[in-house]
Amino acid sequence: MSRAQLIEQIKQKKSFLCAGLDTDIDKIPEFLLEYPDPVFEFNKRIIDATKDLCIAYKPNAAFYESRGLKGLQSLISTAQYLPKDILSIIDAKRGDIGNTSDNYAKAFFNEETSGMSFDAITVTPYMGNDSVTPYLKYEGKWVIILALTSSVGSQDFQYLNTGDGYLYETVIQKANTWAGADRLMFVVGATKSTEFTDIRKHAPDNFLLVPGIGAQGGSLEDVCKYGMTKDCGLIVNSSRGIIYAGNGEDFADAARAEALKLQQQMQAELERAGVI
Ligand SMILES: O=c1ccn([C@@H]2O[C@H](COP(=O)(O)O)[C@@H](O)[C@H]2O)c(=O)[nH]1
Repeated sequence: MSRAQLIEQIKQKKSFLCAGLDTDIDKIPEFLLEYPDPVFEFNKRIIDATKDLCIAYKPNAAFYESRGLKGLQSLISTAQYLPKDILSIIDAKRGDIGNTSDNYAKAFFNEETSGMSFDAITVTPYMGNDSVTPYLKYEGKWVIILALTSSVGSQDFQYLNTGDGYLYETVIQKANTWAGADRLMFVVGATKSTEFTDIRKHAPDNFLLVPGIGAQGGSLEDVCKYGMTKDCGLIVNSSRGIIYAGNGEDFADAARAEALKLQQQMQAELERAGVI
Protein backbone atom coordinates (compact mmCIF):
# COMPACT_ATOMS: atom_id res chain seq x y z
CA MET A 1 0.00 0.00 0.00
CA SER A 2 1.35 3.42 -0.92
CA ARG A 3 1.56 6.44 1.37
CA ALA A 4 -1.08 8.21 -0.75
CA GLN A 5 -3.48 5.26 -0.36
CA LEU A 6 -2.88 5.21 3.39
CA ILE A 7 -3.61 8.93 3.71
CA GLU A 8 -6.71 8.49 1.54
CA GLN A 9 -7.99 5.74 3.89
CA ILE A 10 -7.42 8.02 6.89
CA LYS A 11 -9.32 10.89 5.31
CA GLN A 12 -12.14 8.72 4.03
CA LYS A 13 -12.68 6.84 7.32
CA LYS A 14 -11.80 9.85 9.52
CA SER A 15 -9.74 7.43 11.51
CA PHE A 16 -6.14 6.40 12.12
CA LEU A 17 -7.05 3.34 14.14
CA CYS A 18 -5.13 0.09 13.99
CA ALA A 19 -6.80 -2.89 15.63
CA GLY A 20 -4.24 -5.26 17.12
CA LEU A 21 -5.09 -8.90 16.50
CA ASP A 22 -3.25 -10.26 19.54
CA THR A 23 -5.58 -13.21 19.61
CA ASP A 24 -5.00 -15.54 22.54
CA ILE A 25 -6.90 -18.80 22.24
CA ASP A 26 -7.35 -18.87 26.04
CA LYS A 27 -9.14 -15.50 25.97
CA ILE A 28 -11.61 -15.87 23.14
CA PRO A 29 -15.30 -16.66 23.78
CA GLU A 30 -15.79 -20.34 24.53
CA PHE A 31 -18.43 -20.95 21.84
CA LEU A 32 -15.81 -20.30 19.15
CA LEU A 33 -13.79 -23.33 20.24
CA GLU A 34 -16.19 -25.53 18.27
CA TYR A 35 -14.99 -24.01 14.98
CA PRO A 36 -12.20 -25.74 12.99
CA ASP A 37 -9.95 -22.67 13.46
CA PRO A 38 -11.29 -20.72 16.47
CA VAL A 39 -8.62 -18.00 16.28
CA PHE A 40 -9.32 -17.32 12.62
CA GLU A 41 -13.08 -17.34 13.29
CA PHE A 42 -12.52 -14.77 16.06
CA ASN A 43 -10.31 -12.57 13.85
CA LYS A 44 -12.74 -12.81 10.93
CA ARG A 45 -15.63 -11.59 13.06
CA ILE A 46 -13.54 -8.76 14.58
CA ILE A 47 -12.43 -7.66 11.10
CA ASP A 48 -15.98 -7.80 9.71
CA ALA A 49 -17.28 -5.73 12.64
CA THR A 50 -14.59 -3.03 12.54
CA LYS A 51 -13.29 -2.70 8.97
CA ASP A 52 -15.14 0.54 8.25
CA LEU A 53 -13.49 2.11 11.34
CA CYS A 54 -9.92 0.83 11.02
CA ILE A 55 -7.20 1.85 8.61
CA ALA A 56 -4.86 -0.92 9.74
CA TYR A 57 -4.79 -4.34 11.39
CA LYS A 58 -1.79 -5.65 13.28
CA PRO A 59 -1.56 -9.32 14.16
CA ASN A 60 1.26 -9.86 16.64
CA ALA A 61 3.25 -12.90 15.49
CA ALA A 62 3.86 -14.17 19.05
CA PHE A 63 0.20 -15.06 19.57
CA TYR A 64 0.28 -17.30 16.48
CA GLU A 65 3.80 -18.74 16.67
CA SER A 66 3.16 -19.88 20.24
CA ARG A 67 0.56 -22.33 18.86
CA GLY A 68 2.88 -24.00 16.35
CA LEU A 69 1.38 -25.27 13.09
CA LYS A 70 -2.17 -24.43 14.09
CA GLY A 71 -1.15 -20.88 14.95
CA LEU A 72 0.66 -20.46 11.66
CA GLN A 73 -2.47 -21.63 9.82
CA SER A 74 -4.58 -19.09 11.77
CA LEU A 75 -2.09 -16.35 10.83
CA ILE A 76 -2.05 -17.33 7.14
CA SER A 77 -5.87 -17.47 7.00
CA THR A 78 -6.07 -14.08 8.74
CA ALA A 79 -3.48 -12.53 6.39
CA GLN A 80 -5.46 -13.75 3.39
CA TYR A 81 -8.77 -12.50 4.83
CA LEU A 82 -7.59 -8.95 5.62
CA PRO A 83 -9.15 -6.42 3.19
CA LYS A 84 -6.62 -5.38 0.56
CA ASP A 85 -7.38 -1.66 0.94
CA ILE A 86 -6.50 -1.71 4.66
CA LEU A 87 -2.87 -1.63 5.81
CA SER A 88 -1.82 -5.02 7.19
CA ILE A 89 1.06 -4.97 9.65
CA ILE A 90 2.77 -8.06 10.98
CA ASP A 91 4.17 -7.16 14.38
CA ALA A 92 7.10 -9.58 14.27
CA LYS A 93 9.93 -7.37 15.59
CA ARG A 94 12.49 -9.21 13.49
CA GLY A 95 16.16 -8.30 12.94
CA ASP A 96 19.09 -10.47 11.81
CA ILE A 97 21.96 -10.74 9.33
CA GLY A 98 21.16 -10.16 5.65
CA ASN A 99 20.43 -13.69 4.39
CA THR A 100 18.29 -14.44 7.45
CA SER A 101 16.39 -11.17 7.02
CA ASP A 102 15.88 -12.18 3.37
CA ASN A 103 13.99 -15.18 4.66
CA TYR A 104 11.99 -13.24 7.25
CA ALA A 105 10.99 -10.88 4.43
CA LYS A 106 9.98 -13.86 2.29
CA ALA A 107 7.99 -15.32 5.18
CA PHE A 108 5.86 -12.22 5.65
CA PHE A 109 5.92 -10.50 2.25
CA ASN A 110 5.97 -13.27 -0.36
CA GLU A 111 2.56 -14.86 -0.70
CA GLU A 112 3.82 -17.39 -3.25
CA THR A 113 6.22 -19.02 -0.80
CA SER A 114 4.53 -18.51 2.57
CA GLY A 115 0.88 -17.72 1.87
CA MET A 116 1.30 -14.30 3.52
CA SER A 117 1.73 -10.86 2.01
CA PHE A 118 1.54 -8.23 4.73
CA ASP A 119 2.00 -4.57 3.77
CA ALA A 120 4.38 -3.83 6.64
CA ILE A 121 6.57 -5.49 9.25
CA THR A 122 8.01 -4.27 12.54
CA VAL A 123 11.81 -4.61 12.69
CA THR A 124 14.38 -4.08 15.44
CA PRO A 125 17.14 -1.71 14.30
CA TYR A 126 20.11 -2.84 16.39
CA MET A 127 21.80 -5.04 13.78
CA GLY A 128 21.91 -2.07 11.43
CA ASN A 129 21.46 -1.38 7.74
CA ASP A 130 22.04 -4.88 6.31
CA SER A 131 19.43 -6.32 8.66
CA VAL A 132 16.77 -3.87 7.42
CA THR A 133 17.42 -3.48 3.68
CA PRO A 134 16.21 -7.00 2.71
CA TYR A 135 12.65 -5.93 3.56
CA LEU A 136 13.00 -2.80 1.43
CA LYS A 137 13.65 -4.91 -1.69
CA TYR A 138 9.90 -5.60 -1.76
CA GLU A 139 8.40 -2.69 -3.62
CA GLY A 140 5.40 -1.11 -1.94
CA LYS A 141 6.09 -2.76 1.42
CA TRP A 142 6.80 -0.83 4.60
CA VAL A 143 9.40 -1.32 7.31
CA ILE A 144 8.42 -0.11 10.77
CA ILE A 145 11.46 0.36 12.97
CA LEU A 146 11.31 0.19 16.74
CA ALA A 147 12.46 3.64 17.89
CA LEU A 148 11.03 4.45 21.33
CA THR A 149 8.92 1.63 22.69
CA SER A 150 6.05 1.85 25.15
CA SER A 151 7.77 -0.52 27.56
CA VAL A 152 9.34 0.44 30.90
CA GLY A 153 12.49 -1.29 29.61
CA SER A 154 12.85 1.41 26.94
CA GLN A 155 14.97 3.16 29.60
CA ASP A 156 17.66 0.46 29.39
CA PHE A 157 19.00 1.25 25.92
CA GLN A 158 16.77 3.67 24.02
CA TYR A 159 17.53 6.59 26.38
CA LEU A 160 21.30 6.04 26.45
CA ASN A 161 23.07 9.32 25.77
CA THR A 162 25.23 9.02 22.68
CA GLY A 163 26.80 12.46 23.25
CA ASP A 164 24.59 13.73 20.46
CA GLY A 165 21.20 12.95 21.97
CA TYR A 166 19.47 9.73 22.93
CA LEU A 167 20.06 6.43 21.17
CA TYR A 168 16.47 6.35 19.90
CA GLU A 169 17.15 9.68 18.14
CA THR A 170 20.21 8.21 16.43
CA VAL A 171 18.11 5.22 15.35
CA ILE A 172 15.58 7.53 13.68
CA GLN A 173 18.22 9.75 12.04
CA LYS A 174 20.24 6.81 10.72
CA ALA A 175 17.26 4.75 9.54
CA ASN A 176 15.96 7.76 7.63
CA THR A 177 19.10 7.59 5.46
CA TRP A 178 18.13 4.03 4.39
CA ALA A 179 14.73 4.88 2.86
CA GLY A 180 12.21 7.69 2.63
CA ALA A 181 9.03 8.41 4.53
CA ASP A 182 7.16 6.51 1.79
CA ARG A 183 8.72 3.22 2.98
CA LEU A 184 9.75 3.75 6.61
CA MET A 185 7.71 4.22 9.75
CA PHE A 186 8.78 4.18 13.39
CA VAL A 187 7.23 2.62 16.46
CA VAL A 188 6.82 5.17 19.23
CA GLY A 189 4.89 4.23 22.36
CA ALA A 190 1.86 6.29 23.39
CA THR A 191 3.31 6.24 26.89
CA LYS A 192 6.07 8.51 25.56
CA SER A 193 3.81 11.31 24.30
CA THR A 194 5.97 14.19 25.55
CA GLU A 195 8.87 12.89 23.45
CA PHE A 196 6.80 13.17 20.26
CA THR A 197 7.81 16.82 19.74
CA ASP A 198 11.44 15.80 19.79
CA ILE A 199 10.80 12.80 17.54
CA ARG A 200 9.06 15.00 14.97
CA LYS A 201 12.32 17.03 14.66
CA HIS A 202 14.01 13.89 13.30
CA ALA A 203 10.99 12.34 11.60
CA PRO A 204 8.82 15.20 10.35
CA ASP A 205 7.15 13.15 7.61
CA ASN A 206 7.29 9.54 8.74
CA PHE A 207 4.18 7.79 9.90
CA LEU A 208 4.51 6.63 13.50
CA LEU A 209 2.93 3.38 14.65
CA VAL A 210 1.80 4.13 18.18
CA PRO A 211 0.92 1.27 20.54
CA GLY A 212 0.19 1.78 24.22
CA ILE A 213 -3.16 3.51 24.53
CA GLY A 214 -5.76 1.85 26.74
CA ALA A 215 -4.33 -1.04 28.75
CA GLN A 216 -0.82 0.52 28.88
CA GLY A 217 -2.10 3.95 29.94
CA GLY A 218 -1.03 6.17 27.01
CA SER A 219 -3.20 9.17 26.09
CA LEU A 220 -4.59 9.48 22.56
CA GLU A 221 -5.09 13.21 23.08
CA ASP A 222 -1.43 13.80 24.00
CA VAL A 223 -0.16 11.64 21.16
CA CYS A 224 -2.15 13.79 18.72
CA LYS A 225 -1.17 17.05 20.39
CA TYR A 226 2.56 16.34 20.03
CA GLY A 227 2.72 13.90 17.12
CA MET A 228 0.11 14.72 14.48
CA THR A 229 1.26 16.15 11.12
CA LYS A 230 -0.62 17.70 8.20
CA ASP A 231 -1.01 14.17 6.74
CA CYS A 232 -1.97 12.80 10.16
CA GLY A 233 1.31 10.87 10.43
CA LEU A 234 -0.06 8.56 13.11
CA ILE A 235 -1.38 5.02 13.19
CA VAL A 236 -2.60 4.39 16.72
CA ASN A 237 -2.99 0.78 17.82
CA SER A 238 -5.28 -0.76 20.37
CA SER A 239 -5.25 -4.53 20.81
CA ARG A 240 -6.76 -5.82 24.08
CA GLY A 241 -8.98 -2.74 24.46
CA ILE A 242 -10.80 -3.63 21.24
CA ILE A 243 -10.65 -7.38 20.80
CA TYR A 244 -11.46 -8.30 24.40
CA ALA A 245 -14.10 -5.61 24.94
CA GLY A 246 -16.66 -8.41 25.25
CA ASN A 247 -16.51 -12.12 25.88
CA GLY A 248 -19.94 -13.43 24.91
CA GLU A 249 -21.78 -14.20 21.67
CA ASP A 250 -21.79 -10.45 21.00
CA PHE A 251 -18.01 -9.98 21.37
CA ALA A 252 -17.69 -8.52 17.86
CA ASP A 253 -20.37 -5.89 18.61
CA ALA A 254 -18.51 -4.97 21.79
CA ALA A 255 -15.27 -4.67 19.80
CA ARG A 256 -17.04 -2.44 17.29
CA ALA A 257 -18.36 -0.20 20.07
CA GLU A 258 -14.81 0.29 21.43
CA ALA A 259 -13.41 0.90 17.95
CA LEU A 260 -16.18 3.42 17.28
CA LYS A 261 -15.35 5.35 20.47
CA LEU A 262 -11.73 5.59 19.36
CA GLN A 263 -12.68 6.51 15.78
CA GLN A 264 -14.88 9.35 17.06
CA GLN A 265 -12.04 10.71 19.21
CA MET A 266 -9.73 10.40 16.21
CA GLN A 267 -12.14 12.25 13.95
CA ALA A 268 -12.20 15.14 16.43
CA GLU A 269 -8.38 15.21 16.50
CA LEU A 270 -8.14 15.13 12.69
CA GLU A 271 -10.59 18.02 12.48
CA ARG A 272 -8.77 19.98 15.17
CA ALA A 273 -5.46 19.58 13.30
CA GLY A 274 -7.05 20.49 9.94
CA VAL A 275 -6.19 17.13 8.35
CA ILE A 276 -9.83 16.69 7.30
O1 LIG B 1 6.56 -0.38 21.97
C1 LIG B 1 5.74 -1.25 21.70
C2 LIG B 1 5.82 -2.00 20.54
C3 LIG B 1 4.84 -2.91 20.27
N1 LIG B 1 3.81 -3.11 21.12
C4 LIG B 1 2.76 -4.09 20.74
O2 LIG B 1 1.53 -3.38 20.52
C5 LIG B 1 0.44 -4.11 21.05
C6 LIG B 1 -0.19 -3.36 22.22
O3 LIG B 1 -1.28 -4.08 22.76
P1 LIG B 1 -2.35 -3.44 23.82
O4 LIG B 1 -3.16 -4.63 24.19
O5 LIG B 1 -3.13 -2.41 23.09
O6 LIG B 1 -1.56 -2.90 24.95
C7 LIG B 1 1.01 -5.49 21.42
O7 LIG B 1 0.96 -6.32 20.29
C8 LIG B 1 2.47 -5.18 21.76
O8 LIG B 1 3.31 -6.29 21.55
C9 LIG B 1 3.73 -2.38 22.27
O9 LIG B 1 2.80 -2.53 23.10
N2 LIG B 1 4.71 -1.46 22.53
